[in-house]
Amino acid sequence: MARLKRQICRLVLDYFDKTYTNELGDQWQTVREVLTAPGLWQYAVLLNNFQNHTETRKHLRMHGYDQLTHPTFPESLHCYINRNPGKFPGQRHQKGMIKEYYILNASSILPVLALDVKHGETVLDMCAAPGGKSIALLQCASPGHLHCNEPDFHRSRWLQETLESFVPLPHRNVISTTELDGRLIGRTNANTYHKVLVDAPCSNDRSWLFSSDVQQAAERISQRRTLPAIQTELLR
Ligand SMILES: C[S@@+](CC[C@H](N)C(=O)[O-])C[C@H]1O[C@@H](n2cnc3c(N)ncnc32)[C@H](O)[C@@H]1O
Repeated sequence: MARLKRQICRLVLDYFDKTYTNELGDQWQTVREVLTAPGLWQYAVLLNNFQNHTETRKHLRMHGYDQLTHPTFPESLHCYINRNPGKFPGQRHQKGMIKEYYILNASSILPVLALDVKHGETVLDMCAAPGGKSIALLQCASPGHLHCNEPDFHRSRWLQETLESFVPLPHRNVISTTELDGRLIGRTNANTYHKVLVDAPCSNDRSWLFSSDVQQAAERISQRRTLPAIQTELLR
């Protein structure tokens, strides 16, 4: 516990205390308790249908994970959650190896389900890195073409790595990647896609609360103010 406390960036926490006390009032204390204790966060495990996951399923059940089910879920979507906090160990990226599962927040599946991609459709994932929703989408259906876009250089590399880790080469033929500003795609590629997923850049509070670089944290606080405008422009 003491180790976790050391990792919290004081500057960011002070900023949250001020901003969210204004926005959430008394509820902020409850949110704060969870936000500052990563041990309480819940993660889901999304199985990758491009790889055999029989053993992983056994492990998940042994560790108290249950499959999320709903009449509207595609049968091909296998996502497991555990009612107890904790994180199933992730798999390291190894060139040429296809991973069996992706760790994510279960709520990340919701926009993908709402998109309801059908086999053969042309889909744009406009803000795609690190690629969790692209991977989830590929578990639900086989799009005719999936265009994954991510303008940030480093995050775009991360996206490439994710795609390489989860999608075997022959299936990657239907995926293309670009590093464009999503705000421009609508102008050049109007009427190209059946469906567009816009997972717009957000404040990402959980990750940068633990930032070890105070200067970068201060920059993020100031960048935060520009987010609503960018989010609106991406949706136009
Ligand atoms: C919330 S994250 C996306 C997470 C991703 N969809 C996933 O599920 O793994 C938002 C992404 O939008 C990217 N982004 C920021 N500005 C953008 C822009 N103008 N156009 C497109 N993407 C942008 C960020 O670099 C970031 O990677």
